[in-house]
Amino acid sequence: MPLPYVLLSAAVSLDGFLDDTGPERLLLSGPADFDRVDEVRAAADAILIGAGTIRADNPRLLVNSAERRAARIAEGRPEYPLKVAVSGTGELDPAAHFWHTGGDRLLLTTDRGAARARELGVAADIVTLGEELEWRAVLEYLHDARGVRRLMVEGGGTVHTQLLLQELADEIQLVLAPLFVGDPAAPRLFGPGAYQRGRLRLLETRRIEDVVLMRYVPTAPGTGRGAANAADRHWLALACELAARCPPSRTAFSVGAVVVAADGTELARGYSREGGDPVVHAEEAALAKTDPADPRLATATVYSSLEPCAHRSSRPVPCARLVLDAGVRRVVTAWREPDTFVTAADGSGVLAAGGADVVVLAEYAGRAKAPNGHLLG
Ligand SMILES: NC(=O)C1=CN([C@@H]2O[C@H](COP(=O)(O)OP(=O)(O)OC[C@H]3O[C@@H](n4cnc5c(N)ncnc54)[C@H](OP(=O)(O)O)[C@@H]3O)[C@@H](O)[C@H]2O)C=CC1
Ligand SMILES: Nc1c(N[C@@H]2O[C@H](COP(=O)(O)O)[C@@H](O)[C@H]2O)[nH]c(=O)[nH]c1=O
Repeated sequence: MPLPYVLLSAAVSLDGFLDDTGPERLLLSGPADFDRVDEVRAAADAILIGAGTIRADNPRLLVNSAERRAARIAEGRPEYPLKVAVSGTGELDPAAHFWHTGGDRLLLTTDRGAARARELGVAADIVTLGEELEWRAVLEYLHDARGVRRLMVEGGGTVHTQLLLQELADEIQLVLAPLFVGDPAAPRLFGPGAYQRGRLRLLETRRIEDVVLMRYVPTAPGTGRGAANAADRHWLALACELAARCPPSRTAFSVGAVVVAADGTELARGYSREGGDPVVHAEEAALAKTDPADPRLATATVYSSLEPCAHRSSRPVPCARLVLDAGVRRVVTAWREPDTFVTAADGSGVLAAGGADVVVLAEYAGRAKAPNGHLLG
């Protein structure tokens, strides 16, 4: 199921707090950083916050720049991004600014919360997602029913923690502010939990007056059987980019592949016909760069823009078998092999029979096919 690109945005003190316990919102960002936040909002289809932030901050969550709003309109988008609040209880102040400013407002809640919010007269489109609020259901609803492709999440800590723990965050934009809160009762950005193993990847640092913006992306492959996480989407997109680098051929597919350890370390990458070998396949090229004795292969994931091959004439061992022989037991791919060169090739079937988990993210099929258009008729 395609999901929106989920960007978590927050500012923290040097001792890791999102706010203090006083009645006013703590300003961690400075003017220039708030303007950057405004720009990030303007680029989003929707901005989401938890009910706790509405209660604590009474935010408006607007795009404040008239130029940015005008640019949105000129692009055929609504003047303001959709504002989304999540609440289980529906215990919300109907007079809060959130419900009376900006463009469309949506409350995503439970059956019980919807009844309570309606009783209170909350001025929003109130949508229940059942007895419990599941984050994957929230994101699927926003993508499918509301057309949200880019979602900015502006807290608070409870919401950020859940999205990160459930591996649904594609990016963290974190601002570190040079002040201390020092009050253990103040809210923290991330609470305790079983986070992804390994290190996140740093995309960018930027000095903005006296604060520093850090942009991180999760890298650790998913672990749930048949399910993908945000890092899986990132790595598969990279495999599709590698496919576009293949020397063109009229007699073979262009495919990219990446081998990634469970902690998010890239072990190897490859693409079809790499290095002047006219018949080498992407998975074969990537696996050849790994050490067969590397214990990380047993828990690694292979990302391949096209499913690993099940039959080949150019080499004795097909790629699905090479993957299994390497000890890898998880493959994420964008596209099942069509009958162009081999009828009913079923690399996924070979992998599954060998005990591997195969995840097909069909939303990347367009990118995987793009360098192969001339072969598809
Ligand atoms: N510095 C910064 O960048 C930011 C700071 N903040 C600060 O964060 C603090 C608020 O954070 P926090 O208290 O963690 O609140 P949150 O904004 O994360 O909201 C938590 C609430 O959201 C609802 N919710 C979240 N997940 C679920 C779920 N899975 N199912 C049902 N309901 C859910 C619940 O609402 P309900 O209780 O109605 O059921 C829950 O109490 C404030 O002090 C604010 O100033 C906030 C944003 C950014
Ligand atoms: N305090 C704080 C943030 N707080 C976020 O900004 C929201 C309020 O936005 P607005 O309605 O435009 O005033 C607030 O509810 C919370 O989500 N964000 C930041 O980038 N830096 C900060 O220092």
